[in-house]
Amino acid sequence: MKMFDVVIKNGNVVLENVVEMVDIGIKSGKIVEIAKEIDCNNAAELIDAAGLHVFPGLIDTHVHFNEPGRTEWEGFETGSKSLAAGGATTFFDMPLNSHPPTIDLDGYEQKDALGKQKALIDYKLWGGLVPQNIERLEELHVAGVIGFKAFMSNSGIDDFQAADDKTLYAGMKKIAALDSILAVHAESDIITEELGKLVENEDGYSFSASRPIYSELEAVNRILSYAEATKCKVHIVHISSSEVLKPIIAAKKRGVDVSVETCPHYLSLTVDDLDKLGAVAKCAPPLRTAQEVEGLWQAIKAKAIDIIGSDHSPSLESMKKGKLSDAWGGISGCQSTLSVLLEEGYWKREVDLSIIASLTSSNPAKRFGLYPQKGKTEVGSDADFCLVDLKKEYTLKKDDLFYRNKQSPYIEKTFRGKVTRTILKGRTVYEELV
Ligand SMILES: NC(=O)NC(NC(N)=O)C(=O)[O-]
Ligand SMILES: [Zn+2]
Ligand SMILES: [Zn+2]
Repeated sequence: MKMFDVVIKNGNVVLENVVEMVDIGIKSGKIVEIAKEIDCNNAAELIDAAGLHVFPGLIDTHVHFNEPGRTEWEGFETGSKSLAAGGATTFFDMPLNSHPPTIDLDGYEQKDALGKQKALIDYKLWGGLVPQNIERLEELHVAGVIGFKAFMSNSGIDDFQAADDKTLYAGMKKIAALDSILAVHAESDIITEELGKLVENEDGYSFSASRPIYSELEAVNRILSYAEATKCKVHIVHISSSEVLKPIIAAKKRGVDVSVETCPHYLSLTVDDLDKLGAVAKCAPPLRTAQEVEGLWQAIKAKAIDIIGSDHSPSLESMKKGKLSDAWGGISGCQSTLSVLLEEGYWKREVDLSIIASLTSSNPAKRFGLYPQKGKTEVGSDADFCLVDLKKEYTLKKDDLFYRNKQSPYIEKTFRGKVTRTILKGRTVYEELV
């Protein structure tokens, strides 16, 4: 019997504050030794990571895999394979776009049965907070949801209604009592609805202007007030602008328990890209200006953003054709998260690798109670890693994507930094074909 099932040798390991060349010994899915030199005669499998960086496996807090009910849009198998190819070892699936939505125990159990069967990596499910399901929150919590998600504006899906103020407030009291957390899509329903009616042109600028930053600000301010009043933990998903951070930072200072997420597309694409690429780059909140992109990167350097999630929200290709106003709002991107962050952050803006890893691994694990089992490279933690060739330059091709519907705003874009292998609890779940 060997001492280790796997030893990862000679890699540059991205730790919480430094990058160090150390070997990692793995046994029964856990990290059992981290040392300058581990004797590989003691290992059943040797992974030579010379010249590569060893990142903690990504925890993608925000994906929509649509199963059951809309599996033709994505699904646990294709979605998790795409994630694994992008270096992720854990994901949290959103409660909407699948049918039934995850708003009661029955919905949870239907989805979880499929996830257990098909997901190639670890996962948790979000529950939903919608009008009339307050009585269902406890059963969802007991079943094991990672938290609850509410929309403050129209979700685009009829079976997942936006939460009105009364629902939000009552839901937050209940979620606080359960010691869980509420994730919110924070855009003003009335502003987006009314401005949406006035849009006359089908260009990207008009769409973006119809969902302005102040509409995000209005919703964020409101949810922060409710969080302060109810003591409910809040996670604000997919902010598109650093303007929105100002009230969040102020609330944090007052002791409000709030965290904030942005997405790779807000860090790499602009309203000009939306205008050029069309519906494939349509999302809500929409893409903004190049200055807003820079503002978000500054915030990342200042550690004012907690988490980066992909908000992979796929659809059929037919739903991304035709008029921009009618097209599906949601970007497919979960396979590209780390490449986008390495190209745009590490290479172009000198963002530390440790900061990138904190946004994709340790912070999500800490915020959602998985730390230090997940998100930390230390003895006793799960052996979840991805190996990255930082200097490997590649141009993303449609056929590289494992999505059920191979669409992405990143196709034909060139990145430096490629995941070559992903390891979940010591087991290789993805390996690049060379
Ligand atoms: N129904 C959705 O999947 N919506 C998603 N769509 C986006 N962001 O465009 C989201 O997270 O709000
Ligand atoms: Zn959203
Ligand atoms: Zn989403």
